[in-house]
Amino acid sequence: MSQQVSPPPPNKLSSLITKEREFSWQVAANLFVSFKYAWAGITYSFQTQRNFRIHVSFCALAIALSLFLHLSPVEIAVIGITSGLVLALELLNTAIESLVDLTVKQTYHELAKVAKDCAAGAVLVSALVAILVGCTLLLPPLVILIMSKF
Ligand SMILES: Nc1ncnc2c1ncn2[C@@H]1O[C@H](COP(=O)(O)OP(=O)(O)OP(=O)(O)O)[C@@H](O)[C@H]1O
Repeated sequence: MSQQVSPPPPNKLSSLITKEREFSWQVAANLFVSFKYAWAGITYSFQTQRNFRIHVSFCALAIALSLFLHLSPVEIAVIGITSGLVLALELLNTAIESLVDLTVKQTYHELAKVAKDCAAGAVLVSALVAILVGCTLLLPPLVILIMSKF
């Protein structure tokens, strides 16, 4: 049986909206500062996560190959979107890992395991899709190019 959850009264909702960042240690002052923090997150992942470095290398290779092989704009866009999805999920995986470690520290917790395993699973699913897309779009013209050289 589903439980009925009533929405908060309007005055409570407005106080939530105005105070939503009250627990933040610091709030980015402007868009440029926001980009700076986003870049800091990307460089942190690159420096600390081996899987992120591997994915960046494969995504760069796939995009470079798609340009080199003169794929259609739609095909290049599909490879770009797929690559972006893998990298974005890898960044979210790092964020979830950090949050879990911050919460439970070095203690074992079944829910910490679920959170980390599911985040890693999301990356794996996106990587498998990226391999499928890469093989479908890149392999045929690559094989034709290699065969033409012999
Ligand atoms: N606090 C914890 N409680 C329970 N299980 C944990 C905990 N920390 C890690 N684990 C288990 O160990 C696994 C590896 O943890 P880790 O923090 O290295 O994540 P990871 O996803 O393997 O990292 P990476 O993406 O860098 O390879 C997790 O997927 C989870 O199953």
